Amino acid sequence: MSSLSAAHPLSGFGWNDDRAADFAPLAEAGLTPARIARVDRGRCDVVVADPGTGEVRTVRADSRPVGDPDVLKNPCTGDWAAVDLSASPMPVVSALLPRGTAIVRKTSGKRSEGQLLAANIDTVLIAVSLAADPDLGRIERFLALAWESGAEPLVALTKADLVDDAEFVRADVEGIAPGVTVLVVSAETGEGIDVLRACTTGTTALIGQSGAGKSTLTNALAGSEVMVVQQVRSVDEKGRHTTTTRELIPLPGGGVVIDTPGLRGVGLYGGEGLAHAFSEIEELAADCRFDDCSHTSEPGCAVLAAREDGTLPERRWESYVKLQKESAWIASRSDARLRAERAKEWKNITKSMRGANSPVRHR
Ligand SMILES: Nc1nc2c(ncn2[C@@H]2O[C@H](COP(=O)(O)OP(=O)(O)OP(=O)(O)O)[C@@H](O)[C@H]2O)c(=O)[nH]1
Ligand SMILES: [Zn+2]
Repeated sequence: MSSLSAAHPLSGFGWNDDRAADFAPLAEAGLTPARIARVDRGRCDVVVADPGTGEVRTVRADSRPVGDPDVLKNPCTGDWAAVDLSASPMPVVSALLPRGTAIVRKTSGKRSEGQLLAANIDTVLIAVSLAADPDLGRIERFLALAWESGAEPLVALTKADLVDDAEFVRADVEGIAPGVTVLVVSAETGEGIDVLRACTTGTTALIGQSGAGKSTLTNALAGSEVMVVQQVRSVDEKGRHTTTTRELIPLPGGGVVIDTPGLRGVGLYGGEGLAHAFSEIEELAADCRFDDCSHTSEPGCAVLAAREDGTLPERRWESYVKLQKESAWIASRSDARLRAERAKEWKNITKSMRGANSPVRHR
């Protein structure tokens, strides 16, 4: 980060020279840069620096002007926006800056719609409690979701103070997380928190099951009680345990944390993330004799050979097949036309970004 961006009041929230360049034409139009902390039915809370005093504060703004029928284009926690602070009766979000990364999951239930969890994330921190036997299949799912977002996954095994053999579990999890750092931490004793802090210098989104210790970890990183940790399970009207806020929490040493609500299920949305999450299988498949090998009975199949000699554990293979089927199902159910349009649009955006460095103004 250059001295220029470091001096900006919002640099603690991830503002940098690239954002400033994207924003330049909007600044000329008298708009103020803001980072979206929370979105709530046509309104959102944004973090802005007061144009006069430079004081950073959260204001409520009308986000309907950037609303879009496509849920994935709607404003989301972590998005950068251009806000008209002088609008009456309340500030208005006039434009969104182009997104870098985004965490998208399939909504629960039978529908194949995507749900945006957070945008412009550098690190997806997957919290897994050591207090229960690790569910490797679930961690693989989270990893695929994380890779799919475009951000770097990181795993934190939490509540290390509650177990004796954390290293044993760490080895298991490392075995199913190729290319991913797996840390053992405890918010209670402080174990591993410094290392974690060093890994979370950009924007970090915390994901994990309810009760994995995400909010407690956020507090430990922030060094203060910024999140309300629920000691007692609170239950919404459908009987589910939820954390309803996903605010942006600035860390003392730089970096921002987004604490997402506990995820019971993570449906995969898209498939590229799977290839990353199971990279050793992709590598094996590259060695199969036939390019279109189905890894079921073909001679010279490197995947079958690895399953037979045990280098590829059966559980791992089955998990891969299951998640692949699931993501193929979603791909077939999702509106193919819509996806194609989106891809085209992103291409155009990238092109125009390269050409004029101009931000996208949402209709
Ligand atoms: N012993 C111990 N308990 C912890 C630790 N971290 C969290 N806990 C406890 O685990 C419980 C759940 O922690 P939370 O931080 O609320 O979990 P969460 O992942 O944010 O849960 P949701 O808000 O439902 O998504 C709380 O009772 C915490 O006190 C730890 O390092 N050690
Ligand atoms: Zn094969």
